[in-house]
Amino acid sequence: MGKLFVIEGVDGAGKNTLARRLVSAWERDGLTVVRIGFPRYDRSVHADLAAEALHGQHGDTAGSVHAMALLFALDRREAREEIRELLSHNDIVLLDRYVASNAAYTAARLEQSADGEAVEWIRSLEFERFLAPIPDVQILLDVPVALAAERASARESADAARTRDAYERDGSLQSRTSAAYGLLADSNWVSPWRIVTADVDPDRLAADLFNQPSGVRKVTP
Ligand SMILES: Nc1ncnc2c1ncn2[C@@H]1O[C@H](COP(=O)(O)OP(=O)(O)OP(=O)(O)O)[C@@H](O)[C@H]1O
Ligand SMILES: Cc1cn([C@H]2C[C@H](O)[C@@H](COP(=O)(O)O)O2)c(=O)[nH]c1=O
Repeated sequence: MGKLFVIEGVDGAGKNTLARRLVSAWERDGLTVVRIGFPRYDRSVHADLAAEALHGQHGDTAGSVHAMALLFALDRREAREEIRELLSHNDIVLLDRYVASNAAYTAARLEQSADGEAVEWIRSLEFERFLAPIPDVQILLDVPVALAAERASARESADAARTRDAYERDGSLQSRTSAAYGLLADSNWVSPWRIVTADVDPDRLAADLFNQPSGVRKVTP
């Protein structure tokens, strides 16, 4: 059975970049790795609807915190069997965003703490009801919110297809999301977390993660 790793962090933190570097390091060591990014744009109607809503379509959908969280959760529900199948045939499955994204952004939008009702709602919806596979390790890429925002802005200027969505344009939401992530990581929410900073060495992180023994996975708060 392969290991399930997740990278989390605010918009523009560098998750995608770190994910690519980790995959290269593991592949160099001869491991089989599959990477999936959530939301699964162009593969899941729920992911596409969520993106469209965050760019102003579908009436007041984006205004509903719970409707948005349900769209993201349904995308993952559709993917759960694929993830299990991939874990049975590969050494590592690496996810760029997963359930904790929903927990952190939902809590932040509702201005709740990470031990509040919203995070518990997401945990029970996604892990207990939708049976999303539980990660072996969740990695928080903890970069200053201002740096992440700068990167998201620069990316928008360089690539017309990457216009910032409603969450990315909301600096206060990004700050609250960063705080929520910090609390989720500190409490090892659902499974063990590892916090890394922008200057992390991807080769070393890749080796540490693969060699870390699988812990006991908990689904209770
Ligand atoms: N370590 C780094 N040093 C310099 N620039 C970086 C670094 N990591 C990422 N970037 C740049 O920052 C921008 C955002 O990075 P990336 O797309 O990896 O972030 P992300 O966390 O996946 O973003 P999002 O969640 O918004 O999709 C990109 O233009 C990327 O090239
Ligand atoms: C998976 C997921 C994402 N979000 C948020 C995080 C981002 O601001 C947007 C879109 O994601 P992207 O990485 O910028 O493409 O949606 C969320 O709130 N809940 C989730 O489960």
